Amino acid sequence: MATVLDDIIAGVRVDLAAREEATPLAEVKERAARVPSALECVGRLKLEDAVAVIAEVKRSSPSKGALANIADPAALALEYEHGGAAAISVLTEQRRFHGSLADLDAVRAKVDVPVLRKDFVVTPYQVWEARAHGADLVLLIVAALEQTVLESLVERVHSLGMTALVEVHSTEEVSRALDAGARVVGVNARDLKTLEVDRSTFARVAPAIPDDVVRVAESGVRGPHDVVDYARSGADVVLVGEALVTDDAPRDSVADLVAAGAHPRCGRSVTDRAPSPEPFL
Ligand SMILES: O=P(O)(O)OC[C@@H](O)[C@@H](O)c1c[nH]c2ccccc12
Repeated sequence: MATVLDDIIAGVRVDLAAREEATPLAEVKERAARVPSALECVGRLKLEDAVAVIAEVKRSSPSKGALANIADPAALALEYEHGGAAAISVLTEQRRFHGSLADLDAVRAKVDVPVLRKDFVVTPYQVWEARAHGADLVLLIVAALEQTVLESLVERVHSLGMTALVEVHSTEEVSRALDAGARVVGVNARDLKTLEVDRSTFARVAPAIPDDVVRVAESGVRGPHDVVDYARSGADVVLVGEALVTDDAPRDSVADLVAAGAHPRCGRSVTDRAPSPEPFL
């Protein structure tokens, strides 16, 4: 039976074919050669004593429908940056998330921190596009890709100077991500096949990710307490969308998440999970 992920990818492939028709790869490559080099991301995401926050520009989602009417994605991204976000994620998938490459362009033009192209990337063309539109990071979803394709896409992302954020849901997928050369692994609490959110996924899967790899906890963060929980389970980074786009004061909310992740008693270790006796939420 086709999963939600299969349906999304079928739509992505139709839209991709139209873009490939309109803009040949050679043209995308020319544009990629003209944009500034990608920013180094691993060092900005793996901090000594704090959890980095990736804040997402997300208009809509298949699970919740319309989330926010984001008239000016660049202005929102700037608020995120001023709140202390280490990077900005921009959804570029059109059909289900109502994102676009224009959103990526707008955000790129406005912020100085790394920008992630968040989409369902299945071909090298999309990786070149990401670079041509100024992305520093590219999401690759293990569940959506055959191993050989995953490997070649990770290689393409890295060869263009960008960093792959390789998304997993299980320890088996962590092995595939590492085999493919991932240096940044995201554990998505939302299963893209069922859209169910299970915040305990990260704590289960993170111990399989080695220390020299950046561990990103994706989805389901409602506020500072979830950052603390993810941090205690070993997260280096949290990726937050819905809670920020539905907030009246996104800059302050990012700052609150950053502050929660900067607390020394967060105890960011996959082995040391002793609960802190003092609440600091
Ligand atoms: O809105 P949330 O629950 O904070 O989640 C953000 C992000 O993790 C989510 O948008 C996401 C994670 N992986 C994805 C893959 C494709 C599209 C979207 C996503």
